[in-house]
Amino acid sequence: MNDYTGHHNRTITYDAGEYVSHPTGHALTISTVTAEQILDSRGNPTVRVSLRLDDGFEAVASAPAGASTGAFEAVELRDGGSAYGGLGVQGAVTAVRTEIGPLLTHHSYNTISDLDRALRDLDGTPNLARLGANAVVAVSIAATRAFAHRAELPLHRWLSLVTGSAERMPVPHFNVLNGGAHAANALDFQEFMIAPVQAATEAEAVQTGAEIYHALARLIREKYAAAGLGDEGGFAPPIDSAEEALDLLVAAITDAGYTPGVDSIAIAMDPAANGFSLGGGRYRLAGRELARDELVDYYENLVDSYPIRSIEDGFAEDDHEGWIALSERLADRIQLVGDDLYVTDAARILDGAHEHYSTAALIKPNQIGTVSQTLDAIAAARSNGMACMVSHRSGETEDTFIADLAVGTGAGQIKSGAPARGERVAKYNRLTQIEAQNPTIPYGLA
Ligand SMILES: C=C(OP(=O)(O)O)C(=O)O
Ligand SMILES: [Mg+2]
Repeated sequence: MNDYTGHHNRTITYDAGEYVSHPTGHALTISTVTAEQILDSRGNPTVRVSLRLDDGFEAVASAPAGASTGAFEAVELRDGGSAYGGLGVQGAVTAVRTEIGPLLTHHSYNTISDLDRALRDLDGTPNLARLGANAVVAVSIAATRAFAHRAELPLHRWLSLVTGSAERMPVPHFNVLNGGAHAANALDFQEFMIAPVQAATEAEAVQTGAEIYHALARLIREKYAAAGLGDEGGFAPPIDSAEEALDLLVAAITDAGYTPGVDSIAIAMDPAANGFSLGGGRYRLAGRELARDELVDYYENLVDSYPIRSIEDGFAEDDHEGWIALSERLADRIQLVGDDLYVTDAARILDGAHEHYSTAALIKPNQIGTVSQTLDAIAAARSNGMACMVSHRSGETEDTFIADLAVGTGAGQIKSGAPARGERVAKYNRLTQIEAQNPTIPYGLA
């Protein structure tokens, strides 16, 4: 049982897991911890960690990085003190080598919760600011891989076992049009995604996503002289309205021979409203200032006109009134997902469930900093009837942990960017590999 004091200062109790993989435990003995600075998909430095076990197994993981980060996220350690901007992570690497390494090699751990608690205690701050959430999340993910190895299970199966979840192949949400903080165009909304909810298998969903992506490429080439790419591999044509983006998606879905629809090829959006919030419940979209109710009306209009199944961060992280107004209007029609609102924090998700902010939570391990707290966030959402969508960050590496996380926890939904670019397709390719090796795991929304 864990106690959380939410930001309304109400203490909520709920069952958080200890995530034990075996009745007698699979104690983890780590003999060597190494770390180095590598580059992420934006060409920014990030942390890669390697844990060598006493049997010679090497568990490796690397940290992703957000661009449109929430104010309540665990914070990265960046040399020079900047949270983002291409600065080095030698401080975080040094923290792994000189502090986390000695801690992990001098103790053995029975559960990932034990190990994660030790990491948090060593850090000593509420948001992992001292050692860096980038250092800590890489260690925690590598340690999870090590526990799965010790239990002689594939990572997704181990995650399913320790969380008591039925495995599921998640519906991929391919972010094919980029705006906001992820692109140089004038589009206010950050992400426009296509989701093949009707596919029979993950492999079919991935192929469908790729076909629509190529159809969209052809359309954009015909229509615009030039179109860049956004950080997540989606196109960034010179458009400035959500309607233009949605029209392009519907045309691409149709051109590829599919049917746009919430039960076939659905659309999902992440407006990432922090990016166009003026504060105080006011927003600026395409040069026009909108009050809360006008923004709710605008979203409702889009939902009336396009096959949208999900809207993430429709309001800013601190605009609880906006979230409640949006939920009152649309929660029974579409999924409303909290990302910056919850930052993968079980306590915030519980607040959201009580206050009816949203119907789903986005799940990003590096927002909270450890795997066991990520699993707690999923448990908090689920035990309150909220859905979960597992997510990458806009800055990624070839690490595929989130694919196993989505399958093992049975989340039913994942977003990992466009079906193109190595760091994005690494996750989709891991999903199709898991499916090929485990053809009985069902595909689809949870
Ligand atoms: C993936 C996202 O972007 P970032 O990683 O930049 O926060 C998001 O906002 O959902
Ligand atoms: Mg988001």
